Amino acid sequence: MSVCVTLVSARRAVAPACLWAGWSGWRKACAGGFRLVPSRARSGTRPGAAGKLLRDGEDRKAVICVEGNIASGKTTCLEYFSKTSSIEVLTEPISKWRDVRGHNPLALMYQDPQRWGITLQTYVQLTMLDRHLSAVGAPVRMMERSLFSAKYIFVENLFRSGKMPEVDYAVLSEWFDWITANICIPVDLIVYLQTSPQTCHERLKQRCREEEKVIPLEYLESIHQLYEEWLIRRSSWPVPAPVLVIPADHNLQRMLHQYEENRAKILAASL
Ligand SMILES: Nc1ncnc2c1ncn2[C@@H]1O[C@H](COP(=O)(O)OP(=O)(O)O)[C@@H](O)[C@H]1O
Ligand SMILES: O=c1ccn([C@H]2C[C@H](O)[C@@H](COP(=O)(O)O)O2)c(=O)[nH]1
Repeated sequence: MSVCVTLVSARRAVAPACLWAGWSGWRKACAGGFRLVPSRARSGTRPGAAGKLLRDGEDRKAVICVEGNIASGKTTCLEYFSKTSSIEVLTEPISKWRDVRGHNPLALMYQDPQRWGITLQTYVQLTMLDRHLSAVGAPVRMMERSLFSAKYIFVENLFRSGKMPEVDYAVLSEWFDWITANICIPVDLIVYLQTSPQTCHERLKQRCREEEKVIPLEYLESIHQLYEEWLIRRSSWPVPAPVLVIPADHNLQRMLHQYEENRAKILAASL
């Protein structure tokens, strides 16, 4: 059961008590899903986890985030590793971004980023947090992107390109800072599929997702620059885990070969 469901059902069951008991009551109500790591904890806990909310039992699971530009091949990579029994893959919740109670914030954002960028990115932040906190059965969790790239790449791109008002950026940043200060979001390895923006543009056209038909090459170039600044030059934002760079401009057969070659390095994240 995902933690989101746990929280909803816990709140439903004890809503009146929680309302009166405030934060500590809410924490107790959610004790089945979360545990609070004592701030004194030194061993057996992840670095930086002390004092933060941590999904029950998830601290022992390895977390690998597959990062890369739009249409760089992340889903294809996850599909390949989904056949490994020790790995459970979690794709981006894009179906939610295309349909939240009958609305399509992804399409709205591409139509009018100034107006709808905050709407999409607020929902991306929530759904990515849910992905990070959801329980998995396998010892290794392989995720498509992360809460971090949503903020450091996509929110940042909207803001830097002048398509997100400063107040929207400030509100999203406050949310992000609160989440990362209070909730443990462990990442053990980032697999960066490094492509040229041109390759992504070709693959994007081939995939032909309706909402993305308006994406010009320049947009992919901006996203590429932000990824390179973050994961290669390390000049923008903190990198939450070691980075394994896989050149990803090659054809599918060669990519699958590379994934196999890197299997041991990827699975080493769980040791
Ligand atoms: N190595 C590759 N060579 C050519 N096409 C690819 C390759 N990897 C993926 N594709 C195709 O490119 C498109 C985008 O791939 P996808 O895995 O969905 O990327 P992402 O999840 O990063 O957006 C899909 O149509 C997919 O079939
Ligand atoms: O924070 C985000 C994350 C993703 N998006 C957009 C970019 C693409 O149009 C889709 C994700 O597709 P991929 O093919 O998996 O890259 O969602 C965004 O706008 N903001």
